[in-house]
Amino acid sequence: MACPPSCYRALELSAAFFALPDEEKVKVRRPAEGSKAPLPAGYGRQPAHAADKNEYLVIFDPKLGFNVYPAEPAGFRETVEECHCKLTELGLLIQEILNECMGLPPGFLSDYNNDRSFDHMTAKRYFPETEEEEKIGFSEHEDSNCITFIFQDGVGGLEVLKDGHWVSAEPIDGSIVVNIGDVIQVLSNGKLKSATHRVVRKPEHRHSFAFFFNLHGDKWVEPLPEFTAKIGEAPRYRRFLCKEYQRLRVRNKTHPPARPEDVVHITHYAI
Ligand SMILES: O=C(O)CCC(=O)C(=O)O
Ligand SMILES: [Fe+2]
Repeated sequence: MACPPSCYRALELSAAFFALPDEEKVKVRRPAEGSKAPLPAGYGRQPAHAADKNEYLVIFDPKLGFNVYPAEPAGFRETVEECHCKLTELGLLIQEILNECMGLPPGFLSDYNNDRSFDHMTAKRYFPETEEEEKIGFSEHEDSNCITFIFQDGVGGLEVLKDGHWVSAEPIDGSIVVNIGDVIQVLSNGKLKSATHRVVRKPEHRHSFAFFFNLHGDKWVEPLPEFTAKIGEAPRYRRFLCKEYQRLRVRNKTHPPARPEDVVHITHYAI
């Protein structure tokens, strides 16, 4: 998928932002409490004890008024807003294509997923690998949303699990990686798979953007009749409220469970 020029510019500008001193970066943060945003907007960094070694900037639909922007580098806000707008259009287009591929009634997904306030984009910078630590930049996971777009600089490190092996998603200039998320996996009763992916660290800093095309938190998610009753198959997941699952997924990061089997994945709802 071709990447809009504003997105490449946004990637370059995010690298300039992440290169600023920490005391400048920490000013760019708005807590979720007291705001209607589903997550804190702006700058964040994985805690020192976390396995993941990256820092990030969370950006919502500019129309919602949740965002905080750095004063530097110049042009950051305009570029990132345009990038968000282009990726929203792309999300709507891919959703239409998916609707057809899934054999759903015309317009089903666009009616069901008709609110853009839980979509968000993260700019990320991964720290270079070290001798002492594990090389993980972002541990293995599936995205909890509908569709994700990723674009990255030339450093590399994104990997996708295929037939039990990690395959590198090599950076291709001007391209976007498109991943299916857990919501589509559940709607399709497991017919479409949410991609298992991770980021390994490299000798240099790595920069990427991920755009999460997401359902509103108040939506219920369950296997659709086209993939169950209409074809005589039993549902493989019980229904859940989207924000409840997202809350559990955020908790995995903020309060990492001691035992790996207690980390919540979509299998939490498997029947
Ligand atoms: O940085 C990347 O390439 C991927 C990030 C990712 O998987 C995520 O934010 O969910
Ligand atoms: Fe991801």
